[in-house]
Amino acid sequence: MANIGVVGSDGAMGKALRDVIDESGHDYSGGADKGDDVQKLAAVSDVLVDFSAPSALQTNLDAAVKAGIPIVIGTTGLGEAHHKAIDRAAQDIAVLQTGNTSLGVTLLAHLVREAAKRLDSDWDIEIVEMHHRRKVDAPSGTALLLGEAAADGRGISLEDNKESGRDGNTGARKEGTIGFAALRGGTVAGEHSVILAGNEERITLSHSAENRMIFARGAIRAAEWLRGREEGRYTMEQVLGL
Ligand SMILES: NC(=O)C1=CN([C@@H]2O[C@H](COP(=O)(O)OP(=O)(O)OC[C@H]3O[C@@H](n4cnc5c(N)ncnc54)[C@H](OP(=O)(O)O)[C@@H]3O)[C@@H](O)[C@H]2O)C=CC1
Ligand SMILES: O=C(O)C1=N[C@H](C(=O)O)C[C@H](O)C1
Repeated sequence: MANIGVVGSDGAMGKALRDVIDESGHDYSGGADKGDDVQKLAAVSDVLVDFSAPSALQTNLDAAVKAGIPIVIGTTGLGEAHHKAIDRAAQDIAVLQTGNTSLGVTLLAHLVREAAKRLDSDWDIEIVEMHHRRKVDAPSGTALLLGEAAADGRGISLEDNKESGRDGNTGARKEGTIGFAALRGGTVAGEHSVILAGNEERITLSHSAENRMIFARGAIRAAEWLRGREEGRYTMEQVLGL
């Protein structure tokens, strides 16, 4: 059993995490939100789980490093500087960062990588996502991780081949690019489709999140798995043994 501290505890994910911690038999060591002292929380926790905001990331990493405990980062909207900060922290502690902690999306990413590996670059790859009206970042962290999986399967860099926010006279689609489209509205927990569009045929690989409990359960499973691991940066695929 572990003492699990949650950053972003009053948010939608924070509430789902507290429910899952209760049902799992672990102890909830406390929560932190804007203005709270994360170091105090880390000092009484065996592991931190962070679903808050990119602006909180460095503070959360510093607190975990100082306490010498692992951290699961589910926060999305992270940029290059955030990823470098995660890499630095992973030299001292075990860190797992992912845009989606669910079993279904982790498996979907695996399938997307395999499909992209086997299909030539004249199969266009487009990723469509829809989320609730409160979501502040686009494309979603999941869409980006699926894009990374597709790029990895193709042996290309996503950064150099990403197309998002098409509008106006865009010109014809450039072969080999990976396109993103983001829809926002209502209370949708998370819908993702990866469309592989070939000549006269199309494959669609999709995932639908029916509620946030799937993310919370995956995050707690990751927290359990990280406990006692040596320093390093880990993935959900490793947690699930895929
Ligand atoms: N990886 C995954 O599987 C998933 C990732 N997410 C991601 O998790 C994050 C949170 O999502 P969600 O719960 O819906 O968002 P909410 O807006 O409902 O909750 C965010 C929480 O974080 C708090 N917060 C904001 N800034 C800070 C800060 N600087 N320090 C500490 N706490 C802070 C907020 O407090 P306040 O209200 O006071 O600002 C709020 O309690 C998002 O980035 C989202 O994309 C969500 C679902 C699944
Ligand atoms: O903000 C959300 O709600 C979600 N965020 C993650 C993302 O950006 O992909 C995961 C999930 O889709 C829900």
